[in-house]
Amino acid sequence: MGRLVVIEGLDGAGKRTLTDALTAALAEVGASVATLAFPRYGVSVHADLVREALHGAHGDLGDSVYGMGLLYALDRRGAADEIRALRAGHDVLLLDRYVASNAAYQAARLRQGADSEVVRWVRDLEIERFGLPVPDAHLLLRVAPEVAAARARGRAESDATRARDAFESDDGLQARCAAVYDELAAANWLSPWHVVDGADRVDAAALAADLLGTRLP
Ligand SMILES: Nc1ncnc2c1ncn2[C@@H]1O[C@H](COP(=O)(O)OP(=O)(O)OP(=O)(O)O)[C@@H](O)[C@H]1O
Ligand SMILES: Cc1cn([C@H]2C[C@H](O)[C@@H](COP(=O)(O)O)O2)c(=O)[nH]c1=O
Repeated sequence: MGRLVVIEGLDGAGKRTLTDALTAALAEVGASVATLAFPRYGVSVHADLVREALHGAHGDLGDSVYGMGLLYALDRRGAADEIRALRAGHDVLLLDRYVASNAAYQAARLRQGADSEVVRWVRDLEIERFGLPVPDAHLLLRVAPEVAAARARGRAESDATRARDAFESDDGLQARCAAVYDELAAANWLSPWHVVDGADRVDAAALAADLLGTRLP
């Protein structure tokens, strides 16, 4: 069974960019790699409802922290068999966001920390009740919230399909979310966390070597 590795971080941190670079670097050294990104827009009705709510549709759905948290969780529940199959068939399965995104964002929305009722709710729902696979490791792509926001703004300006949503344009939420991510990483929530400095270009080849070797948990 391959390693299940999750990349987490703020909106605009560069998770997709790192996922692509790490996939190429792992393939370069002969590892078989599969990737999935959550939410699974265009694949899962729950993910599409999330996107629509983040852009103002569905009345007050977007205001409901637990309602939104449940939709993200149901998207992942629908992917559980695929995650297990991809993990079984590859050396590494890279996930761009996973259960920890739900913990970080919903806690930040409620102005709570990593040791909070909503974080326990996410774990109970997704891991205990839905039976989602527990990751082997998390990579927290850590960038200052202002840097992530500038990257997200730049992307929105150059790509009309990536207009910023309600979470991305809420600077206070992003700052609180960064703090919760730091706490989740410090607590090694669900599995070991490794903090990657995303301020500059990440050395994906070195990270791939770490992942395949013994230096990362
Ligand atoms: N290390 C970097 N330095 C400068 N710009 C970067 C870096 N990594 C990514 N970017 C740019 O920042 C923007 C956001 O990157 P990306 O889409 O990878 O972020 P993301 O974390 O996946 O975002 P989201 O969670 O909102 O989907 C893109 O325009 C990308 O080209
Ligand atoms: C998977 C997941 C995501 N979120 C948040 C994080 C982002 O602000 C939005 C959309 O994600 P994207 O990467 O920008 O497409 O949703 C969340 O709160 N809970 C989750 O489980």
